[in-house]
Amino acid sequence: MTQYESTLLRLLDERGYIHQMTDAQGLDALAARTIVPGYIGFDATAPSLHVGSLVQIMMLRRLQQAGHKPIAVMGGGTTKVGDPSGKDESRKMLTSETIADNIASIRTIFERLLTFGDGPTDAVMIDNDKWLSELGYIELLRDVGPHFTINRMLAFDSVRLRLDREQPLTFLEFNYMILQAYDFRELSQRHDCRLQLGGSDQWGNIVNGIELTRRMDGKELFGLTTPLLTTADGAKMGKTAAGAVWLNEAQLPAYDFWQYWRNCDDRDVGRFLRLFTDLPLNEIARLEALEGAEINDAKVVLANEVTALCRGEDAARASEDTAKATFAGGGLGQDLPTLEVPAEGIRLAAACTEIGFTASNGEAKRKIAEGAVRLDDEPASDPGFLVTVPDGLTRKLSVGKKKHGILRCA
Ligand SMILES: Nc1ncnc2c1ncn2[C@@H]1O[C@H](COP(=O)(O)OP(=O)(O)OP(=O)(O)O)[C@@H](O)[C@H]1O
Ligand SMILES: N[C@@H](Cc1ccc(O)cc1)C(=O)O
Repeated sequence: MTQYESTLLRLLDERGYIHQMTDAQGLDALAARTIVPGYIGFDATAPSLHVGSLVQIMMLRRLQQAGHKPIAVMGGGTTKVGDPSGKDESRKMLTSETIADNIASIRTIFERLLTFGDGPTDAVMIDNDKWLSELGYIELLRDVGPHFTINRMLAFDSVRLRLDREQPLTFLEFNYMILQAYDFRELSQRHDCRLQLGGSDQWGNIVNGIELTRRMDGKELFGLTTPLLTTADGAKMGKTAAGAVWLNEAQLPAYDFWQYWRNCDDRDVGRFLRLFTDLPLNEIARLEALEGAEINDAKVVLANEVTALCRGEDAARASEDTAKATFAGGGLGQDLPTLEVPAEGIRLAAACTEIGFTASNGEAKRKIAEGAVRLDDEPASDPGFLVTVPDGLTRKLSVGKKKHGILRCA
């Protein structure tokens, strides 16, 4: 582990956030001597962010914990263009109304994890539509265009990978890196922002902003990226990947969110505790050293801590109680009937029958009408309701007081 002078880089390093930095020494010296305003941008392509972006939100939290200033940028402007970084296909066009609705819904998670206000280390939230929507095309081309060569733009991963695979990259998307570069410069002028953070897929966009600002203003900015959180099969965890683990309650109930952490792979426990909780490192070292059945205790701590941070203490406690009541006695999920649910889902009545709780769909419909059927402990009243289970998660199906089962993604 590298010896850093600043609390910021020590904290980010020991908790596993650092993948690449543009100038580690320069940033370390700056952060050791002064408050560094740092930003991360989030595009509003869905009504909720997901566990992949939680890495980034937690990094803004660490920035604040280390005495610096977090700037959360909502990509109201950039979402209209669509970042090709790390994506095989163009994004679907979203209307301004959808983007505004998504931003309103996304912002709630930041309010839980950051302290907002007017003080020097208080977090602020800014929508880049404020300046991007006001840009004139010719003016932008003349001001910024000369600082980008097509030769270099073609070499960035976000562009090159599409070209190499002969997948289309639209001219709209090709412009994205210029807009994100423009953001960094604008934030450096408006908020004295010196640092941009992001996932490793953002490296090219971040470097472009640093270079643009150096060329136009002679000012030095810094970039730092995190490793990307991947699914078991190595794919980037994101919104567009199947089985996204959403941060907002409306997209994923607290109990399912809790279960995701409780059911994580043994090998991920330590890494997740460092990234996603505030527990001290010595406590995490003790928890990750647990072996055999005891590692499950560490997973319950992980689930409780992350759920408390993202959904509140009450939600964490209620989820743990539900899990205990459902799976009392054996380990989670042991000895309970399980149904593998196909990716396209299964109707509620059919699920009751296929798992073996009702003899026919007719009986299932009667039970549902009587109010005896519950999904994740919530009464379910529509026999035609399409039950889906995100990859890696489980849902609970109950008929009456005694029949409980687990639904898993096939
Ligand atoms: N799996 C991940 N691990 C770490 N960081 C991630 C992950 N997924 C996204 N991020 C980061 O979160 C930030 C916000 O990403 P954003 O929500 O705008 O898009 P996205 O999740 O990458 O898009 P999509 O999931 O739709 O492909 C970026 O810095 C991005 O690099
Ligand atoms: N391009 C980022 C989001 C972003 C938007 C604007 C920025 O200035 C910075 C980052 C992403 O897709 O995840």
